[in-house]
Formats: sequence, structure tokens, C-alpha cells
Amino acid sequence: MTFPADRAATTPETLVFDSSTELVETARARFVDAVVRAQEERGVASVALTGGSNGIGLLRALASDSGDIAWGRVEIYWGDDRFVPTSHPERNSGQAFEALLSSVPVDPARIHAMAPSDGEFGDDITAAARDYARLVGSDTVFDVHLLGMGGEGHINSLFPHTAATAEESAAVVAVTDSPKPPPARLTLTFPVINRSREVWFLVSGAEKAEAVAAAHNGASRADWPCAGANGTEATVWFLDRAAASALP
Ligand SMILES: O=C1O[C@H](COP(=O)(O)O)[C@@H](O)[C@H](O)[C@H]1O
Repeated sequence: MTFPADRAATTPETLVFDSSTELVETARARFVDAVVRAQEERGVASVALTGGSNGIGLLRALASDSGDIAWGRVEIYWGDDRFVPTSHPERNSGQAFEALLSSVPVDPARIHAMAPSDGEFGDDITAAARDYARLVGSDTVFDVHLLGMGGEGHINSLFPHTAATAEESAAVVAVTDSPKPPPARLTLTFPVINRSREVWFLVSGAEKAEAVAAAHNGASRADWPCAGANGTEATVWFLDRAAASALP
């Protein structure tokens, strides 16, 4: 695994639940705590959202109960999004608005969706990636970076044995040949993920078990991208029993 030279990886915390419903409910309660704590300490909390079943499930749960989160003081980014038109149902940001952001009092100026393919950069995905990298800059540190994971170990749109997964300097890159459709995506890279205070994996299903085990066994990030993500203060795996089934 590759980490910035000035720190070691945090020891992961692995939580196993009987169902994805329980997984999501625990993640919801901890998300509220983490965001409220960040707001108490720094005024504004900063989070990176993810798509996928549990990522969107968590947002739906927050729509029902977000405790004392002051939504007007949350900076909201995405770990990745699909470079498709705004109204496309596979936009992670569109799903997030439907699940949560349209029903809580967020500050629109603090919502940072990645550009769609019909946005200000048109179909110039490289310009869109450059713009989001400028927005994230070198100073943005997420209090919580949420991650889903694919069965082959991808996180955000970082797939095994790709240039995006190997990226060590750009904060955001364009992916034009994603093995999982749609092929065109924008994604944050490891240098940004790994400066997050907390990195949380939300993973369910037996088809994810091999990747979960690889990450816990110190696999290489090139083979299993999920093995390369760590928070500076905490790394938490929220798993259902099926996803945890290959762990000792
Ligand atoms: O392509 C993607 O997939 C992952 C995982 O999705 P899941 O439904 O298998 O949990 C997701 O986290 C990522 O944001 C997305 O673009």
C-alpha cells in the first residue's frame, strides 16, 4: 500500500451487521456524530458523498433523522460521479438530491457537484476534471469520506490496474473507459481520499467478500483499490455478514 510518507495507515475498525438496514442505521448515527463534532470543532463540516446502494441508503436514512446536523454548515462534495447529462438517473449527485439534499436546509453555495456532460464544460471531461481539482485544491480535508465498493474492489471510480488508481498528484481525474457502465466518470484520487480524517466503507453482499478480505489482508492498491484507502484519524468498514464472510 502507498501512503504519504509523513504518516502511517490508521488501524481499520471493522463492524459487521446482520443486515444492510442495520449497517445503514449505524452509519447514519455515526455520521450525525462525526458531522456535529466537526461543526463544534471547526464551525463547518466537510464530507464526500458516494453513490451505490448503501451510500444512497445512508442519505435516505439521514433524510428521516439527521439529529443536530446544521445542514447550512456542511460542505458537500462527491467522491465520484458519472459524466452523463444532469437528468441521467445514474448521476450520483442527482440520486443524492432525491434522497436527501432536496429535503434538508443545505446552503446551495456549499454543494459541490461534479460537472455533468451537459454542463458548463460540455463534453470536455478533461476540463471538467481540472475544474473540480481546482475546487478541491490542496487544502480541502473531508471530515468523512464515504465509499461504496465494487466486487473487484473499486472505490469512487478507481478501478484495478488503471491510471486513475495509480494517480499520485492530481486531485481529480477523468475516467473514460470505466469497466462498470457508464464509461465516462470523474473521480477523486488517492491523495485526496487519504487526507480525509475519516474514511468509511459501506459494503454489503457476498460478491464483495473477496475484495473486503483482500483489503484486510494488506493487498496492493493496484490489484484491489479498496486496500489503498485510509483516513488520517479513522478507517471504518461497515459490513453486512455476507460481505464479511471471507474474513477470519
Ligand atoms: O460505480 C460506483 O459504484 C460504487 C459501489 O456501488 P454499490 O451499489 O455496489 O454499492 C459507488 O460507491 C460509486 O460511487 C459508484 O460510482
